[in-house]
Amino acid sequence: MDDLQVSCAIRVTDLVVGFGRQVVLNELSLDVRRGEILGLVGASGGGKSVLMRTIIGLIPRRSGTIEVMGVPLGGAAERATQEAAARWGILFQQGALFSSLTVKQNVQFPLRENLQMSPALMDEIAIAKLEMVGLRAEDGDKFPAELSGGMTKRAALARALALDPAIVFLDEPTSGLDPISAGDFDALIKTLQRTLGLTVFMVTHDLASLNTVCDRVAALADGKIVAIGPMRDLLQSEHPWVRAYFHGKRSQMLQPKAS
Ligand SMILES: Nc1ncnc2c1ncn2[C@@H]1O[C@H](COP(=O)(O)OP(=O)(O)OP(=O)(O)O)[C@@H](O)[C@H]1O
Repeated sequence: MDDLQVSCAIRVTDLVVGFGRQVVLNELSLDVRRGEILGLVGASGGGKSVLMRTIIGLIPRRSGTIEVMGVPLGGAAERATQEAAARWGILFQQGALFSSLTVKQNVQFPLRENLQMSPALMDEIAIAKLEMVGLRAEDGDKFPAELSGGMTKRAALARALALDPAIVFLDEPTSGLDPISAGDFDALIKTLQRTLGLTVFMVTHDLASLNTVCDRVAALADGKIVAIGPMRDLLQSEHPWVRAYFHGKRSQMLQPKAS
């Protein structure tokens, strides 16, 4: 394994994904470095969710390769190795908690599915994960319908962290939150990245998140990554879509992050 592979948490090469005659991702290549927070931006319907879902194996690819922690996925590689490499946590849009389960049971769901452990240990782990994301142990007994939007995102993040993943996928984690809650959630993600050494792949439209928590930002347009780098580099990009995105009216309050 060369140095580049070791430093890459996810390496996507020449990925083609489509539905019928529609090609959504067209020979897309992208490296996500270990331990970084990478933000992915792109037009609505441009293929951000499709990219994330293809990486985690929910959508088949037509061609191209995907490596996670240096292990090729979906190829001839041994299944157990792939599963180990693919131990990731996912926070889907809207949290996607099971409404008939309590928060604690939601957090314990991946543990039940993947590991054999005593109820007492599962309780201990669930409470530790809830506290890690800023919820109280008592919140664990609530049902999803009894949570605020911010609490729902935190509960979903606790579930994503249940199996101690090396990589976390976040699909628009701050959508629907007020700016203060969104800022708190961003700070939480940054803290978890630093303390747990997480690699974070984050689809977001939130310019403040891109500017404050992302180490690098990748822009998806025309089925490809057309720009990637720290936010200040994206702001300098000459690509027409990237310019329109970051220099449009709604972006005028955006200030580049000091280096
Ligand atoms: N399962 C599917 N079957 C057919 N077409 C699909 C499927 N999933 C996604 N698409 C199409 O792929 C394209 C990209 O969709 P995707 O959800 O990835 O966009 P997105 O960039 O995440 O958009 P948004 O920012 O609005 O969430 C769209 O044209 C969508 O209709």
